[in-house]
Amino acid sequence: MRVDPSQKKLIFLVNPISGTRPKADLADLVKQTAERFKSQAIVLPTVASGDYSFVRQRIEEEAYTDVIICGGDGTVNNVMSDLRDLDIHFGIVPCGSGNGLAYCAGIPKNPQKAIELAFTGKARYIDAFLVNEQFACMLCGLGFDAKVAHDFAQQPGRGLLTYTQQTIKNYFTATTYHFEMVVEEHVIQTDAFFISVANSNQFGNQFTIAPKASLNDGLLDIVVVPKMNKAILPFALMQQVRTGQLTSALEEQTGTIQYFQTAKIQIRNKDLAPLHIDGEPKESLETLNIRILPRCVQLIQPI
Ligand SMILES: Nc1ncnc2c1ncn2[C@@H]1O[C@H](COP(=O)(O)OP(=O)(O)OP(=O)(O)O)[C@@H](O)[C@H]1O
Repeated sequence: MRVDPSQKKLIFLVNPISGTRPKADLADLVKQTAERFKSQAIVLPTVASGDYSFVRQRIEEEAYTDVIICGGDGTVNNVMSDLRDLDIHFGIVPCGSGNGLAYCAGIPKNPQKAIELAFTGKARYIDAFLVNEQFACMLCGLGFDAKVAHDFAQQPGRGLLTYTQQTIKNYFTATTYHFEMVVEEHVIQTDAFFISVANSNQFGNQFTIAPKASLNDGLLDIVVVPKMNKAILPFALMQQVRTGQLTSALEEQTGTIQYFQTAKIQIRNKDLAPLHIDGEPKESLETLNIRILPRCVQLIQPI
């Protein structure tokens, strides 16, 4: 059923530093679109602290119905993490470097179209997950991709080009880490370049590592890229992206990418491999208890 946009009151939160796209025009686009749909909308900046109590207060006092996040996955994570207990709908205008969650949900890349969708789309529940007590909605990683996320955060520029540069630089120095994964009481030992735990089917920019991941299946997709000759690693990854065949979590699999689904997993990270959550660098953890939060938030998506 189509939503009546005139019944909505929206708060657009704009991250001034995410991605590379200038965002000066967003406020005008929001204003024009709100007028067209006879809705009410305001535009506020995001905050680096991740404390959105000022938004919570306005929702509670002024009955806003929707919070639309104009930023990348890190911003989406911060806002949803802080406001997910409220009975509101979230939307995304992809303005980050990767935008993994937005693209997985089919939200358009074009800002005008994404803003329109915020007024006219349908909110559906999506899963999120917890890494110990830390909220995640898109993907978390240990090892190589987390090292890239840490280095990316140190760069003056953002965007896909900076991300690609950091990926290539790290590829040549990439090392493996020892992990123990506990899945359904089974303990699996592995030396791996990285482990991805995915709710969304991509890192962003349509780069799909867990092609069977779904935002509403109540499962996490685990991809383990084990120790292998670096000359064949890119081909093994391409094969994973192309076919994405699920394997068993419990079989001993040396030298091939392991891909399985589970609602919870414990990862013991004795080498303290770097960690990222939704693309944001995090302090490494020795033990990660990761579990799905089914139907956690309502995200506005194409009808
Ligand atoms: N007003 C602000 N000033 C400075 N930093 C901010 C502000 N609001 C949010 N941030 C921070 O900006 C960082 C980057 O945001 P985000 O992750 O959305 O962009 P990105 O990294 O370019 O995109 P992606 O995550 O899609 O790759 C986050 O760490 C967030 O906490």
